[in-house]
Amino acid sequence: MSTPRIAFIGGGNMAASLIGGLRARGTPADAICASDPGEEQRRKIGTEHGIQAFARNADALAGADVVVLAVKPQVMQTVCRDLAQHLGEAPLIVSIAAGIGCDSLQHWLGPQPRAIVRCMPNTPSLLGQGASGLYANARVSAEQKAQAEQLLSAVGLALWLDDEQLIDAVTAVSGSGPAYFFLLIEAMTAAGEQLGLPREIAARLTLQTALGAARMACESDVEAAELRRRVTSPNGTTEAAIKTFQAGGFEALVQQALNAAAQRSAELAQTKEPS
Ligand SMILES: NC(=O)C1=CN([C@@H]2O[C@H](COP(=O)(O)OP(=O)(O)OC[C@H]3O[C@@H](n4cnc5c(N)ncnc54)[C@H](OP(=O)(O)O)[C@@H]3O)[C@@H](O)[C@H]2O)C=CC1
Ligand SMILES: O=C(O)[C@@H]1CCC=N1
Repeated sequence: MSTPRIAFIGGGNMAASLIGGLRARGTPADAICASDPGEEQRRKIGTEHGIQAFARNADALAGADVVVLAVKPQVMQTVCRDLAQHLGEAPLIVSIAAGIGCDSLQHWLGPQPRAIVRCMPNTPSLLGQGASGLYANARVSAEQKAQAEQLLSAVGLALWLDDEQLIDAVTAVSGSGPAYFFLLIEAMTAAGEQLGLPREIAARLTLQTALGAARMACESDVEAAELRRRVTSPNGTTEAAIKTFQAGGFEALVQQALNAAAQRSAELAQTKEPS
């Protein structure tokens, strides 16, 4: 498949992660451009990734095969209504916004039926270690589906879903997920320091442990629960820690947290434009 031309509308954190991941994996700079109203943001994304960055969204659309909507959900309606006047017939629309459904996007993009892929990526895409869930509306052709998959699989795992509502669950698990692991890293580093380790040593031990555990879980043919059991000596130190987590309701808390994220994703669908 030839390299599609990709226009990112919004050049913030998630766009930068996707663009960085694509560039690092060989997508040429002239196949990607972005638009963002922030001068500093345009300078940053332009110089870091060698791509053209425009102030006006309409200017990014010229020749685009794929238009990635990478703005906050709260401004999506305004952005789509503006884009509708400048979009050609053909481009595939890929939205990465949390909570905003294909029907809303179609409605805001005007009367012409649009091929829309709604996806939920995450920031480790920057390192080619992303995880994305994708959903295609009925207008998306097989070639466009392959284009969307090429875009997201270039930066990590890309899995199709056949039920759009499940994107809320994907958002809760993997879209927001990196932040949960960062929170655990922060907490373990602080606790190690509290126990007397120099901060840098606590941080390095925590990070290498997170990396090692993730790689073991990914590369092992046994489940995480079994890997955990292998660390947990009867009446030993790990058991003392795990019992403390469980007494504090760890699993229920994780479920509550993911429920809250999924619920918030569903609420964002109802988000009204700031007046
Ligand atoms: N961050 C993440 O981990 C993930 C984010 N997402 C989704 O990605 C989207 C972007 O999130 P994120 O990158 O974190 O947000 P950011 O705020 O970092 O990026 C959004 C960018 O869009 C710019 N912008 C604002 N208005 C417009 C406009 N009218 N036209 C073009 N660009 C505009 C913003 O500029 P300014 O700051 O000046 O307003 C900002 O630079 C969201 O919808 C979010 O739900 C999905 C998965 C993961
Ligand atoms: O927090 C958010 O709303 C976005 C969506 C998933 C990750 N960040």
